[in-house]
Amino acid sequence: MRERRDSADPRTQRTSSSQEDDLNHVDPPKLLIIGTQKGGTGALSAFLDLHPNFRGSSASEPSFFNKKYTLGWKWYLNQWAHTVGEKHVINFEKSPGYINSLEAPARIREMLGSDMKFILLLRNPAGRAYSHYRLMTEVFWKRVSKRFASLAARDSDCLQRLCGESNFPWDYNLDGMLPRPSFEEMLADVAPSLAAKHFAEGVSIPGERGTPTCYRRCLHGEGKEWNGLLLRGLYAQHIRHWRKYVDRKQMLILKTEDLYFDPIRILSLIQEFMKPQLSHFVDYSTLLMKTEKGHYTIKSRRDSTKADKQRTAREGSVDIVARNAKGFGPQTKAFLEEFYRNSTEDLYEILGERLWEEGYTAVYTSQMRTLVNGSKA
Ligand SMILES: Nc1ncnc2c1ncn2[C@@H]1O[C@H](COP(=O)(O)OS(=O)(=O)O)[C@@H](OP(=O)(O)O)[C@H]1O
Repeated sequence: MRERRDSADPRTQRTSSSQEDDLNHVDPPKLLIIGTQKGGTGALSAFLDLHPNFRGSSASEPSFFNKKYTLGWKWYLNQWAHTVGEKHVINFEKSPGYINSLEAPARIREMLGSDMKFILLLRNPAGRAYSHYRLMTEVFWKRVSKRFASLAARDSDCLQRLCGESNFPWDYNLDGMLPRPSFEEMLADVAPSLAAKHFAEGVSIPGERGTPTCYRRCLHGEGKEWNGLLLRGLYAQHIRHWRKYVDRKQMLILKTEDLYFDPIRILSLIQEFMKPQLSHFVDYSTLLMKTEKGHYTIKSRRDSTKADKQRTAREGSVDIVARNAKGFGPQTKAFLEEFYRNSTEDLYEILGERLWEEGYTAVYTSQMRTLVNGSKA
């Protein structure tokens, strides 16, 4: 079991010549977990960490090919400096933003070559969007508020342009937190006409009162149109873009809900997918146990670093099904269904089956088998 190290920024570090030598012996990753954000990528990477052949990166999400490219190749390789000298290991990383990055697939192909393997976890897009909303408004809201405050303090004209609102500033106290938008307001910001159709009352529709646009632009910046709360769930569009650079047999597409309820079989599929490069085949039933809620958690960890403990606690304390069910009402559900209808049909075209039709039962899709067996062109 390897030891996880904290991520280090190479710009603030001197690289000694022995470190340089070490980097020459680092194997680049052979497996990338490319998404989707809020799709259970953290749990999957924690499960792979238990396997004797897999070695994760130092940073929990390097996000090199989409966000940190300018840090350079050495910074990226340094993510696996701890694996130097180890035999039969497959370096991997998870960066859930890769799937919706326009640049990442071309960069990956150029820098990592054409024999890479990719895992894509897809979660019901409505549940994904809601989980993403909670991440933004609970975990990151302080950060967003601070960013907003510093922008406002520096240049209110610029902020006004950025937010694109003639009525800015609205009721906002520079010392405080931004008022949190509701889930529906965030959705309305992305698709105002659809929102006007579904949300009869109580939701601020951009163009009328307009404040949610500020939130979105402050969260994501301009010009990152694939990054939004709803747009990340347009899986078909993202997969089609990736397939310009990556052969379908290189990409294992799995369902988040299957990982949640039946990780032992999913991890077998992943091992099949990586088979030629593995020296061990692990029976995950010895490592994972079922919780009262029906999902699985890690029995025990031999190396319990602080980060690992925090992550295990997170994984053990959630219930994605309950959260999805109680997160939003029928109007919102109707909005989301309409928003994702075309994309879901397109995904069906690509995969040959509907991933979420059967609800949350843990059924393996023929698409997964096909990809693993490589029997379909
Ligand atoms: N074992 C397992 N299988 C599938 N899904 C799981 C599992 N464990 C956790 N989760 C749920 O995954 C959600 C977090 O996903 P990510 O780890 O990809 O998040 S992140 O993008 O790295 O922030 C997060 O969803 P929400 O709870 O709805 O926010 C977790 O509950």
